[in-house]
Amino acid sequence: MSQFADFYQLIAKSPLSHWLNTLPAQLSEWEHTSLHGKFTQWFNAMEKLPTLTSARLDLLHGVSADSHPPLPVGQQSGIESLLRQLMPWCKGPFSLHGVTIDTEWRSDWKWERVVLHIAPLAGRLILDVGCGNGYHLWRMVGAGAQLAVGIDPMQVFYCQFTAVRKLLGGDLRAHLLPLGIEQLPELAAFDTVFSMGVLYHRRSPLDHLLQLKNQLVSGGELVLETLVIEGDQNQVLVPGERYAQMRNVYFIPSPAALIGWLEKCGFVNVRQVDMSVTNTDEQRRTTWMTSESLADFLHPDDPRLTIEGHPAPLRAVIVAEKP
Ligand SMILES: Nc1ncnc2c1ncn2[C@@H]1O[C@H](C[S@+](CC[C@H]([NH3+])C(=O)[O-])CC(=O)[O-])[C@@H](O)[C@H]1O
Repeated sequence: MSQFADFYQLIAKSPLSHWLNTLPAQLSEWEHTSLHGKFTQWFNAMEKLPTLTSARLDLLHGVSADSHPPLPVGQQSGIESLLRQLMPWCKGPFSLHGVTIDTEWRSDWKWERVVLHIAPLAGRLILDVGCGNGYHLWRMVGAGAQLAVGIDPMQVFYCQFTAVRKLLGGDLRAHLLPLGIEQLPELAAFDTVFSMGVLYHRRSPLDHLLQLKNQLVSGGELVLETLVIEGDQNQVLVPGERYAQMRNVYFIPSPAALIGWLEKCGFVNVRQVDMSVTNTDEQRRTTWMTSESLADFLHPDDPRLTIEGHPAPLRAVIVAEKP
């Protein structure tokens, strides 16, 4: 039986029911083609984790779960070593039955910058595009979402998400589907769509904005978080081969230029609600992500620049509505 059967059941009678025309074929293709190489190792580690019931579950202030009485130390270290087989852990942190996953990013800080400025999530149907391992999906559930669906094509993130889901208790209102945004039909069904940390990875940013709009109900809200540069409505950085060592960064607009793109795509009530410099407390190497991190990507003589000499990472949150 498909790993996604419970999701199909869940959406059968929801505004997402027409997704069932395309989704099962895409996911069964994914299930048939992905079980090889590293994915098999990740999948096996994830499968070995127990499904636990939590005596205390907190998705409002963080992502944490505890057992009562606490799990025996031996079981905690067994869980930790399975979770470490799913490294690198970029997004978090998580505190799961005595195991703290100290991730590369303080994704909770991003969430705090975002959640203050958006329509309350209680009762909403939510899509998180490029959700990584789903850290923010849990925070959406904590904020009262009816259902939070994340999409991300990276296999390891699917395994990390499922591992966390098992340790939180299994049956929650967050689901991660291993898909790219380009695989989604125009669902026009979500009350809120998040795209955080994705736009600069898209070769065609206006098409990305239109794809996001096509997922929203009329009156729905887009929450867009992305790298920006300082400048006026005519300024957009198109880095050369790399930006902060990443090869897949294409367009970094000024907030004013980005607002112009959103209005050109037909969004209304477009506003910038936050801007912040990413620092090396928010993104850093840890024992759960041991390769290079932000400190290695900044210019050794001037932290206002990347190692290539571009402006260092500055991120904005923009909120907009579909009319
Ligand atoms: N075609 C695609 N469709 C959907 N997702 C994609 C695609 N291509 C890549 N991704 C995914 O987009 C995510 C971007 S990270 C942001 C994570 C989270 N949102 C965060 O805000 O912390 C970037 C960052 O941390 O800077 C990755 O997980 C990719 O696999």
